[in-house]
Amino acid sequence: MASPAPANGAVYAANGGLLDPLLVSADGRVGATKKAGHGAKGKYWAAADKAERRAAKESGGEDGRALLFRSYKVKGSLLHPYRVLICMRVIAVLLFFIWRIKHNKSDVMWFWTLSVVGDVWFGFSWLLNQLPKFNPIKTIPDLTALKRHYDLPDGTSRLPGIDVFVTTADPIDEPILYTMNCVLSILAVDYPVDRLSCYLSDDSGALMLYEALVEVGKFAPLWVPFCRKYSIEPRAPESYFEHVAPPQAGRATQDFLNDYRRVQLEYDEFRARLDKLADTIRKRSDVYNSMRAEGDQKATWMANGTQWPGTWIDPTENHRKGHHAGIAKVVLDHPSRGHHDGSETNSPSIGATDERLPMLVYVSREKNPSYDHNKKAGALNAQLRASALISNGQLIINFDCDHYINNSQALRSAVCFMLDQRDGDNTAFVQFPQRFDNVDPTDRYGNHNRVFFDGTMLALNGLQGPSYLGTGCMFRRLALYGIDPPRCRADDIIAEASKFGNSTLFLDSVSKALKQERTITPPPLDDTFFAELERVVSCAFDKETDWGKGVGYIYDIATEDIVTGFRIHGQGWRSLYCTMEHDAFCGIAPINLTERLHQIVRWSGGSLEMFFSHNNPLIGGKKLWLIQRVSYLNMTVYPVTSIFILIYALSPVMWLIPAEVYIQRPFTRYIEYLLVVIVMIHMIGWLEIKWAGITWLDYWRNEQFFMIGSTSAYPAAVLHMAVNLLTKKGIHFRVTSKQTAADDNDKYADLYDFRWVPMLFPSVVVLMFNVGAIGVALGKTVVYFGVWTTAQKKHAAMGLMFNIWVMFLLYPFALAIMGRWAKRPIILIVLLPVIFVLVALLYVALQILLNGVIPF
Ligand SMILES: O=c1ccn([C@@H]2O[C@H](COP(=O)(O)OP(=O)(O)O[C@H]3O[C@H](CO)[C@@H](O)[C@H](O)[C@H]3O)[C@@H](O)[C@H]2O)c(=O)[nH]1
Ligand SMILES: [Mn+2]
Repeated sequence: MASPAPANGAVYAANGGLLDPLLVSADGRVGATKKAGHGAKGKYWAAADKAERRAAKESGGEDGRALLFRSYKVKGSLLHPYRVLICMRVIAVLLFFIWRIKHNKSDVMWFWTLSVVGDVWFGFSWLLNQLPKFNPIKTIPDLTALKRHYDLPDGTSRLPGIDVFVTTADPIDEPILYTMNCVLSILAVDYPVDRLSCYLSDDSGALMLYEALVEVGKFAPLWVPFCRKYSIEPRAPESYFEHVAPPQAGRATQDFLNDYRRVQLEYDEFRARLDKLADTIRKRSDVYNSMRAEGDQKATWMANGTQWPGTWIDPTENHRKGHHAGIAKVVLDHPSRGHHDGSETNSPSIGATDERLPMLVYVSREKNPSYDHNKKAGALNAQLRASALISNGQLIINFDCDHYINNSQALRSAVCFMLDQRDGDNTAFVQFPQRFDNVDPTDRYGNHNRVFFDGTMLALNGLQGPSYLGTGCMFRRLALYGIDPPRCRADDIIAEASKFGNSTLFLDSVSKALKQERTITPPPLDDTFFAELERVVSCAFDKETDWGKGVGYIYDIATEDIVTGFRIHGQGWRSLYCTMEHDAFCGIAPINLTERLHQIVRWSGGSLEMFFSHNNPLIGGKKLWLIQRVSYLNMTVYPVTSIFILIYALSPVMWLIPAEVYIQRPFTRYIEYLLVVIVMIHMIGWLEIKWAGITWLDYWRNEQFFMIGSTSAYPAAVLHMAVNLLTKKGIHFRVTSKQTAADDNDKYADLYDFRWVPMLFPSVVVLMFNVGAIGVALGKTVVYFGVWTTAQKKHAAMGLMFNIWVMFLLYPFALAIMGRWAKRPIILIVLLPVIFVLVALLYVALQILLNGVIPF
């Protein structure tokens, strides 16, 4: 995912305090994150589709291509001042530049030049960030309309098939329990079971994951009907049992109470079985291995007494992570065939109207050290091919294994956009915002990224559409195949082996998809079929084809998401953003600073990689809309901004030098200009948070985190890129750790676990310089109080404002360094003044030593 490029005025001066004013939000509650105006009826939004609706009504509109979503635009009373302010700032910035060039007077001329270049870059990147936000549009699905048009009275449905992909790379780093909860939430989602299939891609080839799916196959026949019968939300059992208050006797019906207890008990047992899986497999394998001759390889054995083709507990050639055969196994067959591998339970049914389950398939692509596996993109492409052979769903939605479906209507919501009468057919994908449920209440490291998810993406929704963000995104299969949108598609497309790879079954599936032929029941799953299935997930399959280039998810980049979306937009497809009152999906974010910064390095590094590839937004994508192009340019160049921010943030070192040093003279006017352009950025931000429906806390966290990133992760990514350009080595995809620091009493223990890494060095230096500069400024006040003129005092005060501002932005970082001490942030508030005074005393003492006297 690409990170936001926030208003980068963050770095210059303005006022601010050392107490964390962010912790108290607008409504006075500590750490409150209220969702102001989030819904369709938010007070800043007005219907934008009245004319369309009227036209649809007049033309009859009931031919099945109904209007399935509503769109809203920002009300004029907010939008007009917003646009005026943006224009005013453009003028202010231009005047500022002109003034600086005219007054090229400075104590350090090279720094003056550098800072002018920096200012021009800030101005330019601000414009790149701001332009695409001129017309935000909110689109809300109309589920009732969808039901009316696509669910038939006889209980059947006309909805398109959906293939759901889940990717996991490791059963330990990515805890199985999360992954299985994700799968359970998919199986229980509200969608016709015969048109829904779930595929788990396991990049570790671990038997443990396959057997966990088999366990899911046993628990799901209880869980899914339970969800359906009582309209349970969310349908991931872990979150349901943890966050939803248990039913109270007396208020709930006896039936519900009984069923709840039974399901909860079964879930506990399911969890226990997952916990014991590693043990069970080891013990079983020991037994089988002991029956074999000495000297034989110690294999890992499946429950049916055959050797597991994937990785073994005792790794050997061909059976270790990164080197094993391709595997495809159907855990739950298609409901039309009625047979479910794992569901031979004797327990009585829950009694829901529909107790059938969707198809569930385990896929582990072949791995071989002599091939590049293209990380997540490679895994998704293998799933794309495997699913084409089995269910060939017209629509695809993919999830990271640490995300789950939080709203059972989510898939139907996305479908609303795909089937809508207006540009539905030309809509390639529907992206949802990412939400997280493990983030600390005050969101210290800006994990929620609300400015990006609720601001930037909503804005793009008014253009060609939001970018693809890696998870929680529904695609049209044909768009992923690199086929043009219907509005400019040739009639005679043939699925060629040179493009899609050499598999007749797969090529047939592409032709069928092109002709919109729908087969509800998958082909018979015999041995020849499985052989073909394993072939399409083999390492060699996509070599010398268009996979990873013009077909499927894009390779050779750390962030496959942005560039895949870019490729699709470039073909003239559009995309839409789906916001739901009750969040569609929910996931896990890294709340440990180091982990979070690693993620940021990957994102920003991927962005830069994209800039230096043939997918550069300036040249790529023929059918990209102009402003959409600007937005992609912004997404790929924003890390460069950090270099200038870092230089600015290090500049307080000048305050440490005894004499007065000014970057720009006349200094007062310079600071005034700065204040104006910075205050204007935040005024625009203030209007933005209103239409985005987020809080000041979200906004400032974003600014703070951009500053922290700019003194660590972003420069690291820029450096990385520079090295890459010279050495041609890509950025390593380091799977974000989902394991938390162990502390049963503290859910947020990870927040206080400070892990030192070299990229944090500049942040520490910046922090030290600023603390030092404030201390020295205090010392200078003592030493020069009687000597300085009023103007000098004013200048010193202005300079100090800058330091305090930097401190305010780095505040979360200062807390991070404190580790466990930061559990009481008050310590920092006491500690900082003490350090300031100490530095001041040191300065005064030095003056006395050097000059012998104090000049007052
Ligand atoms: O070789 C690999 C590496 C990763 N993954 C999967 O990729 C997903 C994302 O990995 P994670 O480490 O959780 O990345 P995040 O930093 O949390 O992911 C964000 O950023 C990624 C791009 O860098 C996007 O792909 C993700 O969707 C987005 O949530 C997970 O399901 C992994 O299992 C694989 O399947 N195979
Ligand atoms: Mn993740």
